[in-house]
Amino acid sequence: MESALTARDRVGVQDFVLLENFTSEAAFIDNLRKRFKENLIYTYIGSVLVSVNPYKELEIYSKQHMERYRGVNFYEVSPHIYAVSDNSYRAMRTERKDQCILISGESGAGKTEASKKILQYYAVTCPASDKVETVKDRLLQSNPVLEAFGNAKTLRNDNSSRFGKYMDIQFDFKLQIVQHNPFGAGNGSCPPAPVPALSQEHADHSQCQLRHGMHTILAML
Ligand SMILES: Nc1ncnc2c1ncn2[C@@H]1O[C@H](COP(=O)(O)OP(=O)(O)OP(=O)(O)O)[C@@H](O)[C@H]1O
Repeated sequence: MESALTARDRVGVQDFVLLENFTSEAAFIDNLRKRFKENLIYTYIGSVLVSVNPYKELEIYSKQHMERYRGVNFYEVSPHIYAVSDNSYRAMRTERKDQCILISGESGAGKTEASKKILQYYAVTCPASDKVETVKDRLLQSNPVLEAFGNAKTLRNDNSSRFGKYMDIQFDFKLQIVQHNPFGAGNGSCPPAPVPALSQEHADHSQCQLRHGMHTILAML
């Protein structure tokens, strides 16, 4: 069942529930550290994914990696944000129920990057018609706009989100993406957190990103 796992994937334990000394914080950190040294930034606690920010580009987000996780059981492959994404998609399909992925962590932990990886995974792996391709493009291109106006450079993170983020992806009966609401706007379930009046830090950040953002706005029109 675990044939897709290589020896490297097995550094430490890939699920903290398998940790012998599971009540020890030191053992928990030690396992994270061992795996991190091998660039294994993901570890499970059951169905929860623990992620450590590598602060460098890792070769683990290619289309080939996405294919590796598509339709595959959670524990057959090494822990990954794609496994969580795929599992939610399949749960939606089989249980016919809305699914929710909650991402939490301190500033700079990698929440925004993780949410982008999830969107990219759905954009690449979900079935699509021409119309759906347009929605997928919008799904990926809305981020720079949001970040230009809602992010700012802080001591902890050069690209820190200064607002709560709620993303709502809707699928049709063919399980194709039909709509993406970055703030959950329109369904009334989670109104966007108010963004404070534009401060100098926001203004500087917005100017830096505006050129890219304008390009995106134009592409979305
Ligand atoms: N998986 C990853 N691979 C490579 N770099 C990453 C990854 N996740 C995060 N980073 C790096 O860490 C930086 C901070 O991550 P991110 O903006 O996602 O944090 P955050 O948790 O959303 O922070 P905040 O709460 O301040 O908005 C990113 O700009 C990127 O450089």
